[in-house]
Amino acid sequence: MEGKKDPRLEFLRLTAPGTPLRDAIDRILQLGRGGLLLVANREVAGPLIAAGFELNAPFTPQAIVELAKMDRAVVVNEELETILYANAHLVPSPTIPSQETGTRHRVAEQVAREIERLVIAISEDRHRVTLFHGEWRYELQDIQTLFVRVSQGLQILDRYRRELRELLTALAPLEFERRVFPSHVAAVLQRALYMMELERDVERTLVELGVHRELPERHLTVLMRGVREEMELLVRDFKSDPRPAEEIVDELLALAPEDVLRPDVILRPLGITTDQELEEPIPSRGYRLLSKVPRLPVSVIERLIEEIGTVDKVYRASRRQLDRVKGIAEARARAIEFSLSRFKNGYTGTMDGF
Ligand SMILES: Nc1ncnc2c1ncn2[C@@H]1O[C@H](COP(=O)(O)OP(=O)(O)OP(=O)(O)O)[C@@H](O)[C@H]1O
Repeated sequence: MEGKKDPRLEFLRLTAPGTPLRDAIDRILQLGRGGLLLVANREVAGPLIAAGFELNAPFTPQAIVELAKMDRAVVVNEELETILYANAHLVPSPTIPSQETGTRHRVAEQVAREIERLVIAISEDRHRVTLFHGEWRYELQDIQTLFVRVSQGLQILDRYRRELRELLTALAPLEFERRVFPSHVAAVLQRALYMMELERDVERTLVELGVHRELPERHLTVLMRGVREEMELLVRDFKSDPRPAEEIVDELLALAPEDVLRPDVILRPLGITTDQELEEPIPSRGYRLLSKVPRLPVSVIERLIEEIGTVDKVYRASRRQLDRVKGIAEARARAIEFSLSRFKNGYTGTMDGF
Protein backbone atom coordinates (compact mmCIF):
# COMPACT_ATOMS: atom_id res chain seq x y z
CA MET A 1 0.00 0.00 0.00
CA GLU A 2 1.04 3.58 -0.54
CA GLY A 3 1.89 5.24 2.70
CA LYS A 4 4.92 6.64 4.41
CA LYS A 5 7.88 6.88 2.07
CA ASP A 6 10.06 3.80 2.24
CA PRO A 7 13.49 5.18 3.28
CA ARG A 8 15.26 2.35 1.48
CA LEU A 9 13.62 3.29 -1.78
CA GLU A 10 14.78 6.85 -1.16
CA PHE A 11 18.34 5.58 -0.75
CA LEU A 12 18.10 3.73 -4.04
CA ARG A 13 16.87 6.94 -5.60
CA LEU A 14 19.75 8.94 -4.08
CA THR A 15 22.33 6.52 -5.43
CA ALA A 16 20.74 5.87 -8.84
CA PRO A 17 22.65 6.64 -12.05
CA GLY A 18 22.47 10.33 -12.88
CA THR A 19 22.50 11.57 -9.28
CA PRO A 20 25.49 13.52 -7.86
CA LEU A 21 26.07 10.84 -5.23
CA ARG A 22 26.23 8.06 -7.82
CA ASP A 23 28.48 10.23 -9.92
CA ALA A 24 30.92 10.45 -6.98
CA ILE A 25 30.67 6.69 -6.30
CA ASP A 26 31.33 5.81 -9.96
CA ARG A 27 34.32 8.11 -10.12
CA ILE A 28 35.84 6.57 -6.99
CA LEU A 29 35.34 3.12 -8.55
CA GLN A 30 36.90 4.27 -11.82
CA LEU A 31 39.96 5.44 -9.93
CA GLY A 32 40.23 1.92 -8.54
CA ARG A 33 39.85 3.14 -4.99
CA GLY A 34 37.64 2.37 -2.05
CA GLY A 35 35.61 4.65 0.13
CA LEU A 36 33.25 5.03 3.02
CA LEU A 37 30.46 7.60 2.93
CA LEU A 38 28.19 8.35 5.83
CA VAL A 39 25.05 10.38 5.22
CA ALA A 40 24.12 11.89 8.57
CA ASN A 41 23.81 15.28 10.19
CA ARG A 42 26.48 16.59 12.51
CA GLU A 43 24.67 15.95 15.78
CA VAL A 44 24.09 12.29 14.86
CA ALA A 45 27.48 11.55 13.25
CA GLY A 46 29.61 13.66 15.61
CA PRO A 47 29.64 11.31 18.63
CA LEU A 48 30.97 8.45 16.45
CA ILE A 49 33.91 10.38 15.01
CA ALA A 50 37.18 9.91 16.91
CA ALA A 51 39.47 11.78 14.53
CA GLY A 52 39.35 13.55 11.19
CA PHE A 53 38.84 16.97 9.66
CA GLU A 54 35.77 18.99 10.27
CA LEU A 55 34.68 20.74 7.11
CA ASN A 56 31.80 22.82 5.95
CA ALA A 57 32.29 22.50 2.24
CA PRO A 58 29.56 22.44 -0.39
CA PHE A 59 28.68 18.95 -1.63
CA THR A 60 29.95 18.23 -5.12
CA PRO A 61 30.84 14.86 -6.65
CA GLN A 62 34.33 16.13 -7.43
CA ALA A 63 34.96 17.20 -3.82
CA ILE A 64 33.76 13.80 -2.53
CA VAL A 65 36.14 12.02 -4.92
CA GLU A 66 39.09 14.14 -3.82
CA LEU A 67 38.31 13.74 -0.12
CA ALA A 68 37.77 9.98 -0.46
CA LYS A 69 41.41 9.76 -1.58
CA MET A 70 42.37 10.72 2.00
CA ASP A 71 41.04 7.37 3.18
CA ARG A 72 38.67 6.57 6.05
CA ALA A 73 35.18 8.13 5.86
CA VAL A 74 33.58 11.19 4.32
CA VAL A 75 30.49 12.44 6.11
CA VAL A 76 27.83 14.44 4.28
CA ASN A 77 24.65 15.93 5.69
CA GLU A 78 21.26 14.36 4.99
CA GLU A 79 20.22 17.04 2.51
CA LEU A 80 23.39 16.22 0.56
CA GLU A 81 24.32 19.88 0.55
CA THR A 82 27.35 19.99 2.82
CA ILE A 83 30.43 17.85 3.39
CA LEU A 84 30.79 17.80 7.17
CA TYR A 85 33.90 15.69 7.77
CA ALA A 86 36.70 14.07 5.79
CA ASN A 87 39.19 11.38 6.78
CA ALA A 88 36.84 10.60 9.65
CA HIS A 89 37.74 7.68 11.86
CA LEU A 90 34.42 6.17 12.87
CA VAL A 91 34.09 4.35 16.16
CA PRO A 92 30.83 2.44 16.41
CA SER A 93 30.01 0.60 19.61
CA PRO A 94 32.03 -2.64 19.63
CA THR A 95 29.04 -4.52 21.00
CA ILE A 96 27.15 -4.15 17.72
CA PRO A 97 27.52 -7.38 15.76
CA SER A 98 28.57 -7.48 12.12
CA GLN A 99 28.62 -10.22 9.47
CA GLU A 100 31.23 -8.39 7.43
CA THR A 101 34.83 -9.53 7.23
CA GLY A 102 36.73 -6.46 5.90
CA THR A 103 37.17 -3.56 8.31
CA ARG A 104 35.63 -0.94 6.03
CA HIS A 105 32.48 -2.96 5.57
CA ARG A 106 32.31 -3.95 9.21
CA VAL A 107 32.49 -0.32 10.31
CA ALA A 108 29.87 0.59 7.71
CA GLU A 109 27.47 -2.06 8.96
CA GLN A 110 27.98 -1.26 12.61
CA VAL A 111 27.54 2.50 12.14
CA ALA A 112 24.40 1.92 10.05
CA ARG A 113 22.97 -0.28 12.78
CA GLU A 114 23.89 2.06 15.57
CA ILE A 115 22.54 5.33 14.19
CA GLU A 116 20.07 4.14 11.50
CA ARG A 117 21.60 6.32 8.81
CA LEU A 118 22.76 5.52 5.30
CA VAL A 119 26.35 4.31 5.05
CA ILE A 120 27.90 3.49 1.68
CA ALA A 121 30.91 1.22 1.43
CA ILE A 122 32.82 1.28 -1.84
CA SER A 123 34.99 -1.78 -2.01
CA GLU A 124 38.44 -1.33 -3.41
CA ASP A 125 39.07 -5.07 -3.80
CA ARG A 126 35.72 -6.26 -5.06
CA HIS A 127 34.69 -3.21 -7.04
CA ARG A 128 31.25 -3.30 -5.42
CA VAL A 129 29.11 -0.72 -3.70
CA THR A 130 27.07 -1.71 -0.66
CA LEU A 131 24.43 0.37 1.07
CA PHE A 132 23.76 -0.14 4.77
CA HIS A 133 20.90 1.25 6.85
CA GLY A 134 19.83 -0.32 10.12
CA GLU A 135 19.61 -4.04 9.38
CA TRP A 136 19.31 -3.43 5.65
CA ARG A 137 22.21 -4.30 3.38
CA TYR A 138 21.98 -3.87 -0.35
CA GLU A 139 24.57 -4.20 -3.06
CA LEU A 140 24.07 -1.83 -5.99
CA GLN A 141 23.48 -3.73 -9.23
CA ASP A 142 25.03 -2.91 -12.54
CA ILE A 143 22.83 -1.41 -15.23
CA GLN A 144 22.78 -4.53 -17.42
CA THR A 145 21.49 -6.68 -14.56
CA LEU A 146 18.81 -4.10 -13.82
CA PHE A 147 17.74 -3.97 -17.46
CA VAL A 148 17.44 -7.75 -17.60
CA ARG A 149 15.34 -7.73 -14.41
CA VAL A 150 13.05 -4.98 -15.71
CA SER A 151 12.53 -6.61 -19.07
CA GLN A 152 11.68 -9.95 -17.47
CA GLY A 153 9.15 -8.17 -15.25
CA LEU A 154 7.63 -6.39 -18.26
CA GLN A 155 7.38 -9.65 -20.20
CA ILE A 156 5.47 -11.32 -17.40
CA LEU A 157 3.23 -8.28 -17.05
CA ASP A 158 2.50 -8.44 -20.75
CA ARG A 159 1.38 -12.06 -20.37
CA TYR A 160 -0.71 -11.26 -17.30
CA ARG A 161 -2.38 -8.40 -19.14
CA ARG A 162 -3.35 -10.67 -22.02
CA GLU A 163 -4.72 -13.22 -19.56
CA LEU A 164 -6.65 -10.52 -17.73
CA ARG A 165 -8.14 -9.35 -20.98
CA GLU A 166 -9.18 -12.88 -21.87
CA LEU A 167 -10.80 -13.39 -18.48
CA LEU A 168 -12.70 -10.11 -18.75
CA THR A 169 -13.83 -10.87 -22.27
CA ALA A 170 -15.11 -14.26 -21.18
CA LEU A 171 -16.86 -12.70 -18.20
CA ALA A 172 -19.04 -10.33 -20.22
CA PRO A 173 -21.37 -12.95 -21.83
CA LEU A 174 -21.80 -14.63 -18.43
CA GLU A 175 -22.91 -11.31 -16.93
CA PHE A 176 -25.84 -11.21 -19.35
CA GLU A 177 -26.82 -14.76 -18.48
CA ARG A 178 -26.43 -14.30 -14.71
CA ARG A 179 -23.91 -17.08 -14.71
CA VAL A 180 -21.03 -15.29 -13.01
CA PHE A 181 -19.83 -17.23 -9.99
CA PRO A 182 -17.66 -15.76 -7.23
CA SER A 183 -14.77 -17.88 -8.50
CA HIS A 184 -14.88 -15.97 -11.82
CA VAL A 185 -14.68 -12.66 -10.01
CA ALA A 186 -11.85 -13.92 -7.80
CA ALA A 187 -9.89 -15.12 -10.83
CA VAL A 188 -10.03 -11.67 -12.43
CA LEU A 189 -9.13 -9.85 -9.23
CA GLN A 190 -6.31 -12.29 -8.61
CA ARG A 191 -4.79 -11.63 -12.02
CA ALA A 192 -5.04 -7.85 -11.50
CA LEU A 193 -3.45 -8.18 -8.06
CA TYR A 194 -0.56 -10.21 -9.50
CA MET A 195 -0.04 -7.41 -11.97
CA MET A 196 -0.03 -4.72 -9.33
CA GLU A 197 2.37 -6.66 -7.16
CA LEU A 198 4.74 -7.11 -10.06
CA GLU A 199 4.34 -3.44 -10.97
CA ARG A 200 5.67 -2.49 -7.53
CA ASP A 201 8.67 -4.75 -8.12
CA VAL A 202 9.41 -3.28 -11.53
CA GLU A 203 8.99 0.26 -10.17
CA ARG A 204 11.63 -0.47 -7.57
CA THR A 205 14.07 -1.55 -10.24
CA LEU A 206 13.18 1.54 -12.28
CA VAL A 207 14.22 3.66 -9.30
CA GLU A 208 17.59 1.93 -9.39
CA LEU A 209 17.91 2.60 -13.11
CA GLY A 210 17.78 6.35 -12.48
CA VAL A 211 18.28 8.29 -15.71
CA HIS A 212 18.02 5.08 -17.76
CA ARG A 213 14.45 4.41 -16.68
CA GLU A 214 12.53 6.36 -19.29
CA LEU A 215 11.78 3.71 -21.94
CA PRO A 216 10.91 0.81 -19.63
CA GLU A 217 8.85 3.22 -17.56
CA ARG A 218 6.76 4.14 -20.59
CA HIS A 219 6.28 0.46 -21.34
CA LEU A 220 5.17 -0.16 -17.77
CA THR A 221 2.63 2.68 -17.94
CA VAL A 222 1.12 1.16 -21.08
CA LEU A 223 0.94 -2.31 -19.55
CA MET A 224 -0.75 -1.06 -16.38
CA ARG A 225 -3.19 1.30 -18.09
CA GLY A 226 -6.70 0.86 -16.76
CA VAL A 227 -5.92 -2.10 -14.46
CA ARG A 228 -6.87 -0.37 -11.22
CA GLU A 229 -9.93 1.25 -12.84
CA GLU A 230 -11.05 -2.13 -14.15
CA MET A 231 -10.67 -3.64 -10.69
CA GLU A 232 -12.78 -0.89 -9.13
CA LEU A 233 -15.51 -1.33 -11.72
CA LEU A 234 -15.54 -5.08 -11.20
CA VAL A 235 -15.78 -4.65 -7.44
CA ARG A 236 -18.65 -2.19 -7.92
CA ASP A 237 -20.43 -4.73 -10.09
CA PHE A 238 -20.30 -7.60 -7.63
CA LYS A 239 -19.78 -6.29 -4.10
CA SER A 240 -22.35 -6.65 -1.37
CA ASP A 241 -20.21 -4.72 1.13
CA PRO A 242 -21.52 -1.13 1.34
CA ARG A 243 -18.08 0.50 1.35
CA PRO A 244 -16.95 2.36 -1.77
CA ALA A 245 -15.14 0.21 -4.34
CA GLU A 246 -11.91 2.25 -3.97
CA GLU A 247 -11.72 1.33 -0.31
CA ILE A 248 -12.30 -2.34 -1.06
CA VAL A 249 -9.61 -2.30 -3.74
CA ASP A 250 -7.18 -0.71 -1.27
CA GLU A 251 -7.91 -3.54 1.12
CA LEU A 252 -7.25 -6.06 -1.66
CA LEU A 253 -3.96 -4.39 -2.45
CA ALA A 254 -2.88 -4.74 1.16
CA LEU A 255 -3.35 -8.54 1.12
CA ALA A 256 -0.25 -10.62 1.74
CA PRO A 257 1.01 -12.44 -1.38
CA GLU A 258 -0.01 -15.84 0.03
CA ASP A 259 -3.57 -14.56 0.54
CA VAL A 260 -3.78 -13.45 -3.08
CA LEU A 261 -3.59 -17.15 -3.95
CA ARG A 262 -6.84 -17.84 -2.05
CA PRO A 263 -10.11 -16.97 -3.82
CA ASP A 264 -12.09 -17.02 -0.55
CA VAL A 265 -9.77 -14.41 1.00
CA ILE A 266 -9.91 -12.22 -2.11
CA LEU A 267 -13.71 -12.26 -2.05
CA ARG A 268 -14.06 -11.40 1.65
CA PRO A 269 -13.56 -7.62 1.31
CA LEU A 270 -16.38 -7.62 -1.29
CA GLY A 271 -18.71 -9.02 1.33
CA ILE A 272 -18.84 -12.51 -0.17
CA THR A 273 -18.07 -14.58 2.89
CA THR A 274 -20.27 -17.60 3.54
CA ASP A 275 -19.89 -21.01 1.90
CA GLN A 276 -23.31 -20.58 0.37
CA GLU A 277 -22.44 -17.17 -1.11
CA LEU A 278 -19.26 -18.65 -2.56
CA GLU A 279 -21.29 -21.28 -4.43
CA GLU A 280 -24.02 -19.09 -5.87
CA PRO A 281 -23.97 -17.00 -9.05
CA ILE A 282 -23.93 -13.24 -8.48
CA PRO A 283 -25.76 -10.77 -10.71
CA SER A 284 -23.63 -8.05 -12.27
CA ARG A 285 -24.74 -4.45 -11.86
CA GLY A 286 -22.94 -3.58 -15.08
CA TYR A 287 -20.80 -0.55 -14.20
CA ARG A 288 -17.83 -2.08 -15.99
CA LEU A 289 -19.60 -2.83 -19.26
CA LEU A 290 -21.71 0.32 -19.30
CA SER A 291 -18.59 2.43 -18.72
CA LYS A 292 -17.41 1.19 -22.11
CA VAL A 293 -20.43 2.44 -24.01
CA PRO A 294 -19.11 5.44 -25.95
CA ARG A 295 -20.13 8.87 -24.63
CA LEU A 296 -22.30 7.58 -21.81
CA PRO A 297 -21.75 9.86 -18.78
CA VAL A 298 -21.15 8.30 -15.38
CA SER A 299 -24.22 10.06 -13.95
CA VAL A 300 -26.42 8.35 -16.54
CA ILE A 301 -24.82 4.96 -15.84
CA GLU A 302 -25.54 5.45 -12.14
CA ARG A 303 -29.19 6.27 -12.82
CA LEU A 304 -29.60 3.40 -15.25
CA ILE A 305 -28.35 0.89 -12.69
CA GLU A 306 -30.28 2.47 -9.84
CA GLU A 307 -33.51 2.35 -11.80
CA ILE A 308 -33.15 -0.89 -13.72
CA GLY A 309 -30.89 -2.92 -11.44
CA THR A 310 -28.51 -5.21 -13.29
CA VAL A 311 -26.79 -5.32 -16.66
CA ASP A 312 -28.88 -8.21 -18.00
CA LYS A 313 -32.02 -6.23 -17.22
CA VAL A 314 -30.60 -3.12 -18.88
CA TYR A 315 -29.87 -5.24 -21.93
CA ARG A 316 -33.40 -6.62 -22.03
CA ALA A 317 -35.04 -3.27 -21.24
CA SER A 318 -37.43 -1.91 -23.85
CA ARG A 319 -36.78 1.41 -25.56
CA ARG A 320 -39.62 2.86 -23.53
CA GLN A 321 -38.03 1.74 -20.27
CA LEU A 322 -34.69 3.22 -21.29
CA ASP A 323 -36.31 6.49 -22.40
CA ARG A 324 -37.78 6.92 -18.95
CA VAL A 325 -34.26 7.15 -17.43
CA LYS A 326 -33.25 10.80 -17.26
CA GLY A 327 -30.42 11.56 -19.69
CA ILE A 328 -31.26 8.82 -22.15
CA ALA A 329 -32.80 9.65 -25.47
CA GLU A 330 -32.92 7.89 -28.80
CA ALA A 331 -29.19 8.06 -29.65
CA ARG A 332 -28.00 6.91 -26.25
CA ALA A 333 -30.52 4.09 -26.08
CA ARG A 334 -29.26 2.87 -29.44
CA ALA A 335 -25.61 3.13 -28.32
CA ILE A 336 -26.39 1.13 -25.17
CA GLU A 337 -28.17 -1.61 -27.09
CA PHE A 338 -25.47 -1.76 -29.71
CA SER A 339 -22.52 -1.89 -27.26
CA LEU A 340 -24.13 -4.32 -24.87
CA SER A 341 -25.02 -6.75 -27.62
CA ARG A 342 -21.41 -6.70 -28.78
CA PHE A 343 -20.10 -7.35 -25.25
CA LYS A 344 -22.62 -10.14 -24.90
CA ASN A 345 -21.04 -11.76 -27.93
CA GLY A 346 -17.56 -11.51 -26.49
CA TYR A 347 -16.43 -8.43 -28.39
CA THR A 348 -13.88 -6.24 -26.59
CA GLY A 349 -12.65 -3.79 -29.18
CA THR A 350 -13.94 -0.67 -27.49
CA MET A 351 -12.90 -1.68 -23.99
CA ASP A 352 -9.84 0.57 -23.77
CA GLY A 353 -7.35 -2.25 -23.91
CA PHE A 354 -9.53 -4.68 -22.05
N1 LIG B 1 37.00 2.89 11.82
C1 LIG B 1 37.11 3.30 10.56
N2 LIG B 1 36.62 4.48 10.18
C2 LIG B 1 36.72 4.90 8.90
N3 LIG B 1 37.30 4.17 7.93
C3 LIG B 1 37.83 2.99 8.26
C4 LIG B 1 37.75 2.49 9.57
N4 LIG B 1 38.32 1.28 9.60
C5 LIG B 1 38.74 1.04 8.34
N5 LIG B 1 38.45 2.06 7.52
C6 LIG B 1 38.76 2.18 6.10
O1 LIG B 1 38.78 0.88 5.56
C7 LIG B 1 39.94 0.71 4.78
C8 LIG B 1 40.43 -0.69 4.94
O2 LIG B 1 39.54 -1.53 4.37
P1 LIG B 1 39.70 -3.09 4.32
O3 LIG B 1 40.32 -3.47 3.01
O4 LIG B 1 40.37 -3.57 5.56
O5 LIG B 1 38.21 -3.45 4.43
P2 LIG B 1 37.26 -4.12 3.39
O6 LIG B 1 35.92 -4.05 4.04
O7 LIG B 1 37.79 -5.43 2.96
O8 LIG B 1 37.25 -3.10 2.16
P3 LIG B 1 37.69 -3.35 0.62
O9 LIG B 1 36.67 -4.31 0.06
O10 LIG B 1 37.65 -2.00 0.01
O11 LIG B 1 39.07 -3.93 0.67
C9 LIG B 1 40.93 1.68 5.36
O12 LIG B 1 41.81 2.09 4.36
C10 LIG B 1 40.08 2.77 5.87
O13 LIG B 1 39.95 3.73 4.85
